[in-house]
Amino acid sequence: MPGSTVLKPLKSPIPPGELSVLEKSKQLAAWSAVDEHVHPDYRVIGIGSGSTVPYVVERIVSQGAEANKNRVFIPTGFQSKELIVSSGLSLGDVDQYPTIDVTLDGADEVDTQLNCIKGGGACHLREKVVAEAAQTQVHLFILVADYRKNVEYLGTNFKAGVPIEVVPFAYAKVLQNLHQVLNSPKASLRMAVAKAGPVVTDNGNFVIDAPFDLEIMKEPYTIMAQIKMLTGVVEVGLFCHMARAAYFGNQDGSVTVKWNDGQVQQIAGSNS
Ligand SMILES: O=C[C@H](O)[C@H](O)[C@H](O)COP(=O)(O)O
Repeated sequence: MPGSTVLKPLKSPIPPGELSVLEKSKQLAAWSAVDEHVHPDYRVIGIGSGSTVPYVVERIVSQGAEANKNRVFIPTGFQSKELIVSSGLSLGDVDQYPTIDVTLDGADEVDTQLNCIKGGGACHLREKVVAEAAQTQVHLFILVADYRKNVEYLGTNFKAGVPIEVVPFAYAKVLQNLHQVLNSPKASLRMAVAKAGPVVTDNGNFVIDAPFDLEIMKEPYTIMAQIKMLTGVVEVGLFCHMARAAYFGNQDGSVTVKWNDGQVQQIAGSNS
């Protein structure tokens, strides 16, 4: 296995006892998903992006040095790469490991059919590749999130729109098509906060956020395919029919699990 094999305990993102209800719900979702889906014999594990993922890594590290010594972890961007390395886990890349045992990732919103919006952190291109790599055998792409992301229809709470990664020289043309052809008049280039100019992804591209009416978002695969057909679009932050299960931590300490066959479970969250 490539990369570092020196294992050391990962510091919890926030000291125990000081987690807010929201952070606790993320931790519950992440820990429950790891306990259920990161089996001892799994060797190649995809680590997604977002605010719930540090708790995924925290729980994986707690499985111990022996469990992790022959594993390799595949990041979806800068954040997860840093998490993997700082946790003393072995780093790989999806071009070395195109078949992944299980990928756990966050989401901006997840509907009843496990379609989701991703890319609020501009990571969705790599996230989709790493998710697909975990689909080759038993479809083990698992979502983890807090209760705010559990919705019936995409776009209910997450109003920023569908994240779309575009090659920089094509952004104006893609924006024009979104405004005039695909009925997203408020689509806009995502601007950086602590930098003048646009957000630049880990792949050197720009991101457009395109809000759509609820009626359009009720058919996410259709709008995803239409956006993807626009020349200059690299990837769309709509993941349709990809996840096997989604874990949502709730405010009361329970976890809601939605499965891709339509089943919904309420379980007690893993908390020790
Ligand atoms: O690009 C970022 C990813 O898709 C994240 O998984 C998603 O934005 C959720 O992030 P957070 O948990 O920070 O809201």
